[in-house]
Amino acid sequence: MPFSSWINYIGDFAEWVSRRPEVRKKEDALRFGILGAANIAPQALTIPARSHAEVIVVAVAARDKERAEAYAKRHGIPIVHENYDALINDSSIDCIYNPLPNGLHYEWTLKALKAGKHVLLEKPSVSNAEEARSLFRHPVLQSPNAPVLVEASHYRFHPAWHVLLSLFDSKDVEEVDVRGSIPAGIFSGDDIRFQYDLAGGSLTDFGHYTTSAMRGIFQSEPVAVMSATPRPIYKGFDQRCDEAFAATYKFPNGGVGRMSVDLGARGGYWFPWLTSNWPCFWRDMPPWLSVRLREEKHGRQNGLEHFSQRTLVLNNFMGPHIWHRIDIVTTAIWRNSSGEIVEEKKSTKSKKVYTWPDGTGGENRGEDWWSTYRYQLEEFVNRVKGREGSGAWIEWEESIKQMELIDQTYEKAGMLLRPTSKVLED
Ligand SMILES: NC(=O)C1=CN([C@@H]2O[C@H](COP(=O)(O)OP(=O)(O)OC[C@H]3O[C@@H](n4cnc5c(N)ncnc54)[C@H](OP(=O)(O)O)[C@@H]3O)[C@@H](O)[C@H]2O)C=CC1
Ligand SMILES: O=C1OC[C@@H](O)[C@H](O)[C@H]1O
Repeated sequence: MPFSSWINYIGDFAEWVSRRPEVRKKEDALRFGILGAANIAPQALTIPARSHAEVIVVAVAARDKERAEAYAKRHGIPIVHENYDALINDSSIDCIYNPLPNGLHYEWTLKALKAGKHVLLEKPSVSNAEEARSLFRHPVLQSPNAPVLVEASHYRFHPAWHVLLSLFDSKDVEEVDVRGSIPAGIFSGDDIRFQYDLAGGSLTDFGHYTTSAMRGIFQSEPVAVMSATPRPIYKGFDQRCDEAFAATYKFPNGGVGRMSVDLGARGGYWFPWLTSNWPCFWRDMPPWLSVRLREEKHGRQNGLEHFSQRTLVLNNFMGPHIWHRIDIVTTAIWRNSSGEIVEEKKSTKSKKVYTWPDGTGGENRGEDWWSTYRYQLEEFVNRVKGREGSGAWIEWEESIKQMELIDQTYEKAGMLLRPTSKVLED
């Protein structure tokens, strides 16, 4: 079993330790089917579903039926279908969760939508911008009763993200830095993340979060990719795939965004001649972001010009339910008439946000133990049921822009765009 498969057990362990009983399901609960016996599905769907009265995970299909049966048994899923098509065509299913490899997102999401199913689609939504425009502007989504489709960029549904955004005005953002990494050895070189034909690459994978967070903070699209530096997966594996990526962007307000991801972090210890190949467990872990705001001028004080500048840091922006902290660092600055800094005073306030603050989040404020995935499921169900919900959502045009940025970044690096599905529709 690859190390990454252990993710299956982490959530189950947490549920067991916290002794959280499954809620009683409502008569009109939505029935979900899962495409593939994917590692992420327990975290992203089956565990959050236990506490949702309007969600029942009823079916799964895998390429190999025995594998699907073992998975169904482990996760308490009653129906196992022969194949993906049979799952999608099961008329008793309302919603499909699509955690297939990136390169198969387009094809199977479109099939599911055409079968009238609502789709919760794993990130990145598809392989490239061409697929994104085709999918999210497809006629199947234009009818008044069109199914719900959303890209499962789960961190965007957690209240911590929204509270962070409420602390500044995007036009004042001067610099954003977003970083994340995973120690070497967690994903093998032949993981779906490093298969070009499946739209693998650190930029489509972890880079989805870092680029989308950067865009979300600027609330706009970059005017230029200033630099794009990939590190290919190590020799012996698909050299068209990046294991790590760093890039910088210029935004319309003049601000600069930087991001870096590494799916195989190594080194950083003493005696590098011996240790530089060892997995690194702390660099940019957990993933973090910082937002530097422009200085504000406050007028003269004691013959000096008084300014202030704020920097906001969200530690663990991707998994705030596990732990997170928003630091608000304010620097008071006094300058003389030549602009030199005469005095500086720093102060830091910190915040943690696990449920929607008063006056936000709609009817349900959530629970402090809800994961990003649980908040995401709440909104998905709200949309399907026609309820307003918290307002946290990812619009289709937003998912298109996200893929456009990924394409532009690969182009800047001189790399191939991730391949377009053979079944692309105009
Ligand atoms: N939201 C989040 O936090 C996370 C999201 N993800 C996203 O979820 C998706 C799946 O990731 P993950 O669960 O880690 O991946 P897995 O490899 O565990 O699952 C992918 C599934 O795709 C199926 N599959 C179909 N065709 C292929 C193929 N040609 N090669 C390999 N697998 C195939 C396999 O299904 P079968 O069982 O039928 O053999 C497998 O179960 C990705 O898009 C990834 O970006 C991943 C991790 C975290
Ligand atoms: O949440 C995540 O963390 C690790 C990544 O490789 C994965 O695909 C991503 O979605």
